[in-house]
Amino acid sequence: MKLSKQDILKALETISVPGEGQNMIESGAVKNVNVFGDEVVVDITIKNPSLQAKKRTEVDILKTIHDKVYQKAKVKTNISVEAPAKPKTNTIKGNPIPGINNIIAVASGKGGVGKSTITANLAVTLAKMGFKVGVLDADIYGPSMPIMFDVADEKPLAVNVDGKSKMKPIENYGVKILSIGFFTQPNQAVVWRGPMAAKALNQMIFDAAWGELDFLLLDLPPGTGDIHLSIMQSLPITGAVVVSTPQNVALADAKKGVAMFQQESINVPVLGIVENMAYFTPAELPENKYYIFGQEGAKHLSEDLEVPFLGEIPLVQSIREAGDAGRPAGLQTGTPLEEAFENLTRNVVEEVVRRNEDLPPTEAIKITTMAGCSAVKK
Ligand SMILES: Nc1ncnc2c1ncn2[C@@H]1O[C@H](COP(=O)(O)OP(=O)(O)OP(=O)(O)O)[C@@H](O)[C@H]1O
Repeated sequence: MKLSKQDILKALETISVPGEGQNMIESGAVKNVNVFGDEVVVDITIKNPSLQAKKRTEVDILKTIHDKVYQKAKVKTNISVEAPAKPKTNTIKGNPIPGINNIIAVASGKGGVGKSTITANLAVTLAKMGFKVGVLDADIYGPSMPIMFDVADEKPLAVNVDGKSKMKPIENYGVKILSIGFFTQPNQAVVWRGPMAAKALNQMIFDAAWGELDFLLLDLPPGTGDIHLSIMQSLPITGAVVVSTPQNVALADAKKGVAMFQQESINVPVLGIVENMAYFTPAELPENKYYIFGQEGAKHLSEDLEVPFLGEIPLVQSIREAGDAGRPAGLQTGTPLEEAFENLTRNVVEEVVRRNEDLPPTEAIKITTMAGCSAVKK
């Protein structure tokens, strides 16, 4: 039987090299394919030098060609390893993603401190400032972006981009959104392991039609587990924002969160800490501040850890109501809340600019536009 090279290439487009996001044709890993009758020779270059990665690559190629093209094909795989140079501090991991300039992970050590609320409000405020923004809701334990953006009933459609079928993010308030919640049933318990979550997220990044983005905000699950490791090692994250309340139990977990980003195997720059629910202000007494979770705890933590303090957001009923109603409070105009979210967002952008300046030019991820952000002091 004579096999067609085209069929082999098509089959190989359905698999990726272990640990690399894009499929092995698109990523350029497959260097050459030769077909002689029923014999196929695949030349491939991988980055992971481990024996296990080589074996997996070989088996995946063999199995895919057998399953998708011809059961009895004789397949030979020539694997060479091109290990990337040892990363310097502050380098970006994972494959750069064409069109996406900065990926910012929003994390919290403790659950329920308002990480998703801060992500949603950062996103709408960045969009108001003129940036192109996307949100990727990676909170596998409780994806909340569909509700916070009032798009819970939507399902992403497939679109054709350069001959490939890609997922089209849902858009609202000028923000493009993909969420793990769009693909699970609301009342279905999904048990995710780290590599599974990383794979799903990789798909939502690499197989989605995000277009050009200045910022992609990644709403991480709470905590500091294996799932975070998998996600962060597979994506080129520019920097992380850690959210905490001023309360001691939250601060202890936020400290672990910062340590997680700074550990050698992750090494994602921490852009800073946000203090959420910094104080309570009743709507009828806007001048009164009640420090119900303690005062300036997150601010002091950022000083202790020598990471920037990005800003404080009060605990107010309208933030909760806005989140539940699917219209983030940052969309308000002319209110103290709008100002608080603008201050926070400006500080985040400033830290991204500063962080990108620290990188060698080839690795630096640049902001493409500072539209609407004239107050950024740079
Ligand atoms: N500053 C705030 N003022 C009032 N309510 C807030 C504020 N921040 C968050 N909330 C409310 O607190 C609850 C938890 O917030 P959110 O879901 O953003 O937290 P989270 O840290 O993302 O939680 P999870 O751990 O489930 O991911 C929500 O009901 C939200 O509306």
